[in-house]
Amino acid sequence: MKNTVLSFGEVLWDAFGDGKKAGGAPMNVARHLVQQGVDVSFASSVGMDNSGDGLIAFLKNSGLYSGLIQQDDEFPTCEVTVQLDENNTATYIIPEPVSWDNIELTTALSKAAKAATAIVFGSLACRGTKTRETLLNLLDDTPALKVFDVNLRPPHYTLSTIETLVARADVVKMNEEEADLLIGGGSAPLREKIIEFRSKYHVKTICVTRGEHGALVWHDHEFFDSPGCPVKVADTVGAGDAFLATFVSGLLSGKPMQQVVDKACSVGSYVASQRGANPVYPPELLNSLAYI
Ligand SMILES: OC[C@H]1O[C@](O)(CO)[C@@H](O)[C@@H]1O
Repeated sequence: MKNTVLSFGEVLWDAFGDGKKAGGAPMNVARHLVQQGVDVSFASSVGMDNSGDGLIAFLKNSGLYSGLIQQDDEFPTCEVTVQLDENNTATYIIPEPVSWDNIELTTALSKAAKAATAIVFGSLACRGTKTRETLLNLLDDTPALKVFDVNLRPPHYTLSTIETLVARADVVKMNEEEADLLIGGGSAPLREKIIEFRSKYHVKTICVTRGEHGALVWHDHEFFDSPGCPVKVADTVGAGDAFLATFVSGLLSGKPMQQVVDKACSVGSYVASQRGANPVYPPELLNSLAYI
């Protein structure tokens, strides 16, 4: 049977000093899955405003517009201010409340969740009760592989929400800083921290991304280490989302795990070398993804 991924959560405009780009981690993951030829649907909510119309146009162009995109008449579409430091590492100022804080549990959404092979979700859209409850309902009623992208966007999380989500996840992806925060362990080697995390939560797969130093993945009781591919960073926006999409796509199609991790790192690096979260893949990158 064909794999179908449901990506759930925020869609927004990332406002850089010189213009806006469509973003939101789960939307970025969905957009990368589309580029990689994976059957994906995306669930979110936009406001009834010009900004929301613009996002709908973007989603239509990207093959991501469906009955799972709600239009909220209460809250506005989200516009995030992206700030880049001297290394082009991004931090985000995210307004609240916005349309995707209000994602409703609809029949279409429940149906999509039940039919999905995998569901991808993150912590940001779960900052408020409404969307969090919707997601928890979906997760509690589907056999899909549950992929949690920790993706902390301070101050928009609480440890209790993160624990609730990790407890339902099969796959957890975080970066090194997030691992330090969630697992602690000070200067202990990353492998020890991952084992410690696994002793608390019965997830099947743990991915820790390390920026230009690649990623360390624990899967099926084995570690897979990828050294990464350093690039000149344009901005870090969406690099982790690209990693996750490539990882999920490789995992679902049963590719050899070491290659899956290497490819995920190379697509993440490509995205870091480009402006914004959703650059169109050059043919050589696309060809490199047709691996065995
Ligand atoms: O989703 C929150 C923020 O994180 C990103 O998805 C990047 O990972 C941005 O596009 C967005 O502003």
